Amino acid sequence: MSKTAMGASQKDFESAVNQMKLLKKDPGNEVKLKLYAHYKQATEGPCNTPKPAVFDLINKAKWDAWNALGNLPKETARQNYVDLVSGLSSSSDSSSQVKPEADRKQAGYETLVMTSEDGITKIMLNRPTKMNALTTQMYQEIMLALEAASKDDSTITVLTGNGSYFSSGNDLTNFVISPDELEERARRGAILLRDFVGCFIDFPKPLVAVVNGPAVGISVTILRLFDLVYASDRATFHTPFSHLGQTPEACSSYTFPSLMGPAKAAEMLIFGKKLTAAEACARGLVTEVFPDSTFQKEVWTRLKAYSKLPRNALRISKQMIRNHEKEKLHAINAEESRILQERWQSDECMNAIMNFLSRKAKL
Ligand SMILES: CCCCCCCCCCC/C=C/C(=O)SCCNC(=O)CCNC(=O)[C@H](O)C(C)(C)COP(=O)(O)OP(=O)(O)OC[C@H]1O[C@@H](n2cnc3c(N)ncnc32)[C@H](O)[C@@H]1OP(=O)(O)O
Repeated sequence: MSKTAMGASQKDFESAVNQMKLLKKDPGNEVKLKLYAHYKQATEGPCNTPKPAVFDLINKAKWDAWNALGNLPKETARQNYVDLVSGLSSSSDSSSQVKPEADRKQAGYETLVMTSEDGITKIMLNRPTKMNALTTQMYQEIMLALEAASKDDSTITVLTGNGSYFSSGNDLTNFVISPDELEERARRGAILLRDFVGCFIDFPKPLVAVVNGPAVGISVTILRLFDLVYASDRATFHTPFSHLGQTPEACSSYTFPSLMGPAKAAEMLIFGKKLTAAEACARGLVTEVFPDSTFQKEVWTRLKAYSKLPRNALRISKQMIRNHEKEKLHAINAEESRILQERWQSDECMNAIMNFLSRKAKL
């Protein structure tokens, strides 16, 4: 993990800024926008200027890039800037030496912010302007992040979202594919889904969801695989699978009925009833609800205290609670993924996605 508790110092940051001035090769517009956005975030914090007019293309692109960073902490932006510049410098230092993909990935995550501090590794979904909708890259990065967190020296791992949403679930543009690719993409999608959910089933340490805002689809169903779920009272819990011509995933076809009874589970998973945080808490899906105004403060104070408990005892107790049903969960996960593979190829599903993309329907 390149982002540590300490992060990059102000001196590292200034030196990266100077290094940029000496860079001989133009890194291209996309990288320049990323650098601009992280520089502004690191020095000024969240975007604080009015949105430029539509025809002011360059300034609008810069504004969009900065604004997309949402509430990313200054320290993280500083670290990301240093990582970006160091990636550029090393590639221009040794232009004949191409860094392997895996090496570059470790330099940082593009869709997540991962930090480790006070015995807590935090994985933050970081696409605030898209309500943290999960792209295929994001599923992959979350799996990598969970693997790293399972091996690091932290006690607790937290998943949360940047911005106003926890996550709006699967990014529906994952379905923007030509008809002749559909079968193969559905096959690969089912493997991705099965592996993704599998990482949560097997995660060995206490896993906490800090649900900072509304959650949709898989970001709701996955919650039953967490050990604690803390929610802001602004959060809602919505699983509109039938509206999308789809079916439940993340083992929810088994975990939800066993948690809240089949009648209440049906209301959510078949009929897409959206729950408030209080309702989700009453049904056992959420551990505790906090007022949004004090949510972050109260939750992190609590988690910091928990992270001081003996690490091995926490880990072993979690495994004792979870191991009974692990095998069953893997079998259910495989079956749900197989059924979804078929669903994704159905007209019902395709029509629902087209409706969303053409804005005929908002869920
Ligand atoms: C062959 C297929 C292979 C697939 C491989 C997949 C692998 C795993 C699949 C796991 C199965 C998971 C299932 C689910 O999670 S089902 C739930 C899916 N989610 C939704 O249906 C939510 C859709 N979004 C909405 O209804 C609204 O956006 C929302 C209510 C969340 C917010 O509304 P609001 O009006 O407040 O904001 P906007 O709609 O304007 O959103 C802002 C921008 O964000 C984009 N956005 C938000 N959510 C999504 C999303 N889920 N997918 C794609 N894009 C999303 C939205 O379009 C806006 O973008 P623009 O500003 O560019 O317009």
